[in-house]
Amino acid sequence: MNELKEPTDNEPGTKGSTRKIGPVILDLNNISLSFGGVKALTDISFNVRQHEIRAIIGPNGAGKSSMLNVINGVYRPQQGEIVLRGEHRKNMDCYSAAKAGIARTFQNIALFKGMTVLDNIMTGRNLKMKSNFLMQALYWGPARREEMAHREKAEEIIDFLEIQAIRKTPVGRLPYGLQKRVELGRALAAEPDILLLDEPMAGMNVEEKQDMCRFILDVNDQFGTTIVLIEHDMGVVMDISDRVVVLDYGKKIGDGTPDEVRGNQDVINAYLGVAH
Ligand SMILES: Nc1ncnc2c1ncn2[C@@H]1O[C@H](COP(=O)(O)OP(=O)(O)OP(=O)(O)O)[C@@H](O)[C@H]1O
Repeated sequence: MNELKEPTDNEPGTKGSTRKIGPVILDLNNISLSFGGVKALTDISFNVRQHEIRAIIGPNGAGKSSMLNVINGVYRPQQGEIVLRGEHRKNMDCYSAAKAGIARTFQNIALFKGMTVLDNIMTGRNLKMKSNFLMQALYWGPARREEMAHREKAEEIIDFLEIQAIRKTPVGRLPYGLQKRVELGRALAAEPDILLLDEPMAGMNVEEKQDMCRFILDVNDQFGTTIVLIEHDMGVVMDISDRVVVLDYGKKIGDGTPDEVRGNQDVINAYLGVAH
């Protein structure tokens, strides 16, 4: 795991790795977002490079989830711009974000609890489905072939995440750690280029965290997926991230490699407490 993460002189996170961190694909410029009198984000700028694992950290209420919501179009910032693969926008909308290959998991699991693991993962294929409702209802030629192709993809993801044994189990019956893994599976079903993970390890025990870390690294390594992740477990963040941006009260107080952030006095004062 560590072999993958040591930075080179000029590229974050590529030394000794087969991974190649690419150019900037997502640029957040001077983003400000308020809810009434509450300033959730103030003049935040940072970028995300292709294939990197980029963490967003900070205390509760720092604005981390709001930032992900700006990236995938749930929230519209009052100021700033989002540059995705060179295309400038004042804000995103959810449909454009999904079409542009951005997928997301949530802090609180957002799965259909009564549906099986397989069916939940299939819902992640929705945007890729071409056949219309009538064709699907009649299960007519192309719709049938299409469903089989989507099903195959869902099964691939199930194999990848090692959840074959529970593929027919209703999600609500699964322990929390496995539900989080299914949620990752549903996001992967969209075959995203950029995956936004909101506290993927929250509430997990040590073993579940290790598994989730391995899957995140494998997704990044094998599929080349760029990952933007919010996480409170500093051991995990420092271990798997190429670069880390630190928010506090909606402002950016640090940005750099894990080592740079660990040594940043503002970050230590506001969040880390002691130098790790
Ligand atoms: N929809 C909303 N309406 C009003 N205020 C909001 C909304 N979303 C976020 N906020 C406020 O914006 C600020 C930042 O919240 P946000 O959830 O982004 O922080 P966070 O860093 O993700 O926190 P946590 O680690 O606790 O999840 C908080 O003061 C929060 O109350």
